[in-house]
Amino acid sequence: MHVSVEQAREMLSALLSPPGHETVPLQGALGRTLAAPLRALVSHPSATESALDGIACREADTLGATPGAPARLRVVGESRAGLPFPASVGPGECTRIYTGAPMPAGADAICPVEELLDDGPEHVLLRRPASPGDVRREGGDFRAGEEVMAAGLPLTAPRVALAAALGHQTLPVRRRFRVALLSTGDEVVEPGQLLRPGQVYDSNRYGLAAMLAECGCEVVMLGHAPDSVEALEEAVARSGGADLLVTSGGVSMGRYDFMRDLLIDHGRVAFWKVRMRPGGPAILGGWKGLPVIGLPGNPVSSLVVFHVIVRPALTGQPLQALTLRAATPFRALGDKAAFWRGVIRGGQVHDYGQQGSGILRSLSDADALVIVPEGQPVAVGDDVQVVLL
Ligand SMILES: Nc1nc2c(c(=O)[nH]1)N[C@H]1C(S)=C(S)[C@@H](COP(=O)(O)OP(=O)(O)OC[C@H]3O[C@@H](n4cnc5c(N)ncnc54)[C@H](O)[C@@H]3O)O[C@H]1N2
Ligand code: MOO
Repeated sequence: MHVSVEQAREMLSALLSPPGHETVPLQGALGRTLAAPLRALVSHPSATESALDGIACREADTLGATPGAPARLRVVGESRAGLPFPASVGPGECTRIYTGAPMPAGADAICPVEELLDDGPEHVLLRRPASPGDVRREGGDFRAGEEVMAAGLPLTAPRVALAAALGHQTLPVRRRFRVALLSTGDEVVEPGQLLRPGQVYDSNRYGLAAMLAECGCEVVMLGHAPDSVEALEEAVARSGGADLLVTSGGVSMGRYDFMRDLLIDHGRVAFWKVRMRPGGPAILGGWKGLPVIGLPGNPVSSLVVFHVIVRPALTGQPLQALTLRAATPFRALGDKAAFWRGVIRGGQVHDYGQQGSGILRSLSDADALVIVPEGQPVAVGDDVQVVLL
């Protein structure tokens, strides 16, 4: 029943039904996942155009121009964005042109206004040759019909902009997962209420809700349930229609760890315990057809398991690890992977120090989780894999 982090992720993905598709307007697309490839409906730029404000001319007429011996050209008109020059530029001629305006026929180079010695109404003097490099070619960004965005891409702000530039008004996206969220434990109290000794504010539910929102999920807040199988059954029964139930607390070895009992005695279990720390006691299973992942109650543990197992399964995006140099040693555990909190300074990663699963501020202060594989301690100067928080 003790699975690796990778197995846990795969088993959770396998329990989730494929989300299906829907269409959303561009404005509602941020954070969603593209469900089908997107082709360009137009080319961008839609015509060969100028990258600068200046004059458009034939490069050959300006070769050898210097401040002492400027090139002199006759101005025959102008080309503006949306209002192209209707005729052709001949030898010794130029048009005024503005950024994004189509290149007139006959012209192949641009000289920016800053390089004009004289900018008269009928003639201009160029202190240097005009440059073909300041011309943006038609389709230089993308061409009509080209497949530009792949299915499965998370829609970041630049990608929403790109989809709009491709000409799409609405986008096919994966349906959001509907995730019910429940925290458990007699000692768990809503923030804002009086806290008696031994009680703790419910940080997990709010942290997990925020993480679910980051994953683009629709969150069904089930609130908090006390430690009894009956209370849990009653709360879980309210998660109707959810794709997944995420709980925190009650999954370890204690007498009052009823989430564990609910799944083991009344539901079914896919795994109980992952070879990782923090977060080892996590449990995955089902209750009356509803997939359930029970995260440990310890505040750091619940959020770390979410980050490395639940998030990749819900978003379909693999865990993005990068390689950094270790500035301090990181200890290994014999039989499980460790995800130690690290601070990144000067391109290197340092041990945060306090690695207890109850030290929630460590997770807030840290920049990354440093992955230390089972039995492979990290020495100063070693390359390590880190996952940004
Ligand atoms: N004998 C053993 N004891 C424990 C083991 C073990 O293997 N043998 N595993 C430890 C590990 S590792 C973890 S992680 C915890 C997980 O325990 P539970 O999931 O059963 O969590 P609880 O006992 O319910 O709570 C643990 C801790 O977290 C606090 N908590 C719970 N819910 C919240 C919440 N919503 N917001 C903030 N804090 C919360 C709770 O008060 C406890 O302090 O078990 C170890 N024990
Ligand atoms: O996983 Mo527990 O998370 O080590 O405290």
